[in-house]
Amino acid sequence: MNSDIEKVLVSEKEIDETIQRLGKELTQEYRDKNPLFVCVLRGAAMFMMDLVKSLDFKMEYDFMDVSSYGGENTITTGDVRIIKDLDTPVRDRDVVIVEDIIDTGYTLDRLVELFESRHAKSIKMVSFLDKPARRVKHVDVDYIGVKIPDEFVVGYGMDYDEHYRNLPYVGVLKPEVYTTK
Ligand SMILES: O=P(O)(O)OC[C@H]1O[C@H](OP(=O)(O)OP(=O)(O)O)[C@H](O)[C@@H]1O
Ligand SMILES: Nc1nc2[nH]cnc2c(=O)[nH]1
Repeated sequence: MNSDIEKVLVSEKEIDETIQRLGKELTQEYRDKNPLFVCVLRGAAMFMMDLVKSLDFKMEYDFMDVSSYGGENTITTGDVRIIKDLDTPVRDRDVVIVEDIIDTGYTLDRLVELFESRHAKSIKMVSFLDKPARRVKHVDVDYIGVKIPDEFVVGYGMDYDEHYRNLPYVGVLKPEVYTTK
């Protein structure tokens, strides 16, 4: 295990089992709909790639880069900026927004509003992690991987100051990592 990690919250095995379960649920709903999966960069990239490999039906995917956190700041501002937009039109498409984590809910709330304004046929959301304790905006996430307590997590795509995204599990950093930065 990485020496900066205090504890593992979601192991590789649990990640694998979660992907298989979500893949089955999504297949039931979307196998005949040619959905457009929208990956919210950068955190959701690893989850998205694992998730789509568990789906064996006609679908498309695209990427968007939005940001609500900057640098070492781990407090949300509620200001969600679009850094890179989709290349694929969403009009009349069944859209599935793929997130690594829902925390305050600002990001997903803003994206649903955006895709509604672009006349998507339907909009659903899948989030690998859910941190319900910090919710500010009420958002009905249709597919949830794992509920976690109110702790700042890294790994499996998620960063602290752009590091730790490559860890194959989700963990919590040792407190001294923050103080020695
Ligand atoms: O529910 P919210 O409070 O809006 O938080 C969730 C968002 O925060 C993180 O993104 P971040 O802005 O850290 O960018 P990143 O994915 O590039 O790391 C995460 O990937 C979600 O997109
Ligand atoms: N890396 C990371 N990004 C987040 N964005 C919202 N919550 C979190 C979290 O716990 N970890």
